[in-house]
Amino acid sequence: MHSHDNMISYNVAVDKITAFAEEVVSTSLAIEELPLLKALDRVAAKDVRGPEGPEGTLPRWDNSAMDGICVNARHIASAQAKLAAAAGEDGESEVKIRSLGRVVAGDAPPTFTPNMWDYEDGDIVCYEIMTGAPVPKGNFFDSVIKIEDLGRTRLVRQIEEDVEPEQSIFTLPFTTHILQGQHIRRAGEDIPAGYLLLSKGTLITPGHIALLASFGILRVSVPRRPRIAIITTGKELTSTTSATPTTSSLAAGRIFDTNGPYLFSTLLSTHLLSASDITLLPSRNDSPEHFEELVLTHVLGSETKYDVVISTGAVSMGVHDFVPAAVRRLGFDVGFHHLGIKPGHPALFATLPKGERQGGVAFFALPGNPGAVGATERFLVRPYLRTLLGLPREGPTFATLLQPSHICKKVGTRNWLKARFVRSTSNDEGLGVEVLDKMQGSGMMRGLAEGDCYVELLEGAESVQSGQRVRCWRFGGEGV
Ligand SMILES: Nc1nc2c(c(=O)[nH]1)N[C@H]1C(S)=C(S)[C@@H](COP(=O)(O)OP(=O)(O)OC[C@H]3O[C@@H](n4cnc5c(N)ncnc54)[C@H](O)[C@@H]3O)O[C@H]1N2
Ligand code: MOO
Repeated sequence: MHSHDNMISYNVAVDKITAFAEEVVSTSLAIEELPLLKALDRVAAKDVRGPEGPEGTLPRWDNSAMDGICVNARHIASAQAKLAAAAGEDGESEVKIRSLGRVVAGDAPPTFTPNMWDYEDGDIVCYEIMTGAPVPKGNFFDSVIKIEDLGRTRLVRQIEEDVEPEQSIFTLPFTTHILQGQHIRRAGEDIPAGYLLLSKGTLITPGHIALLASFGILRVSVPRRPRIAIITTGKELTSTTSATPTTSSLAAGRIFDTNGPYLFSTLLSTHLLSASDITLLPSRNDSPEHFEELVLTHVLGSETKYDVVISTGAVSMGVHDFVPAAVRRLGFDVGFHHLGIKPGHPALFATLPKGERQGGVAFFALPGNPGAVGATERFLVRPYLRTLLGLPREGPTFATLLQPSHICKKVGTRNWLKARFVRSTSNDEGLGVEVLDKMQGSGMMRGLAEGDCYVELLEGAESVQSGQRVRCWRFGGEGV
């Protein structure tokens, strides 16, 4: 009887995987500089801070949040108080405010200081100001009144042939209270100087791109994306990548290759790679020689620097399960083969040490069952890719198990069950999860299409009941 006495736990396996990725990062994974518009979904290779000093604040300068006029709130208040005291005597109920000019977004701020005019005459002045326009310098104007709260008289004075810039007198009811500082966006209120705009190991989002653009930071350093070669094995397979065969064209005993298309697209769905980083190698027949030749020519001997090889099938105990021996013959060191997980326990991880041919290559030989491919890509390959890119380790999402009422498992293995999140208002968590009944077989695929996450049952658990909080992992990963 065969046994897997040397079977390791999932945590030990992931430690081996991430340790190798960290070694590759420190020795050979290149950093590239990209234009900002190409940086979406890439990972920051370095911390990026805004400039020190006023250049590094957002907004750069005090500016108006509204279309209106900027005024000195204290002067307005005292003019309103005088009117209030005299109310009813001459029917005057509005403060008159004389415009000194207009400032719109894009203008340099004019300078205005109190000694430039004579307040003693009761002359209240303002600048017309549009949204985003800088507040005039001189610390005099401190508040903005929206245009819809004002009355207005336009004065156009004819001086000889020329028409002077339009002048306006605005009126404000004495009852309208002006709060000092209202409708002014202060310099630095959004982002202070020297702020950490993007930290190393962050997946770059549209929000980060906007922040960097706001400081004119137009290039970003990111790790080069890993390149991946996929090889599916099995003489039963009919390729699904070239022609468009129909089911009736399958010879007896043959099936279509689903692992290749699944792996290709699931890797793409993480947003960590682009299609050009992933190659589905053409597998013509099912011999160890052909398999070795494929890896030798297309991966190790190729101009393209592949960082990861993923194979499926031929890794278990069957008569055709040649992958473990072939991987060793190719010069890889086997880190583990068989681990305490379900599905996917026959999985193998091997590495080509740096210095050997291309060096730093990781080999994931995944089992052939489509369900096992799903789980092992998600829980073995994915942590490797994330570490290579400098992303932090993911954490589970917790949800309340809604169905089934009871799940039993073997103690000592970690299980992943295909499941579906259910947004429910009936539990405090707000997020429920249903394990997909009758879709758990490792040879089954329907759960990969109808589910969106795995429910994870840890080694020590013997059973779980509905109503318990369980660990869940989205198929696509964090934020996807
Ligand atoms: N005696 C034992 N038998 C098996 C064991 C074991 O421990 N002892 N483990 C079982 C488990 S668990 C799995 S998983 C599979 C893994 O086997 P292999 O990795 O050797 O995979 P294959 O035998 O090549 O294929 C398994 C299954 O998957 C289908 N398949 C393979 N490739 C594809 C593909 N590209 N697209 C679609 N379907 C594919 C294949 O036809 C088989 O049905 O071994 C168990 N057996
Ligand atoms: O481990 Mo296999 O992958 O359960 O079917």
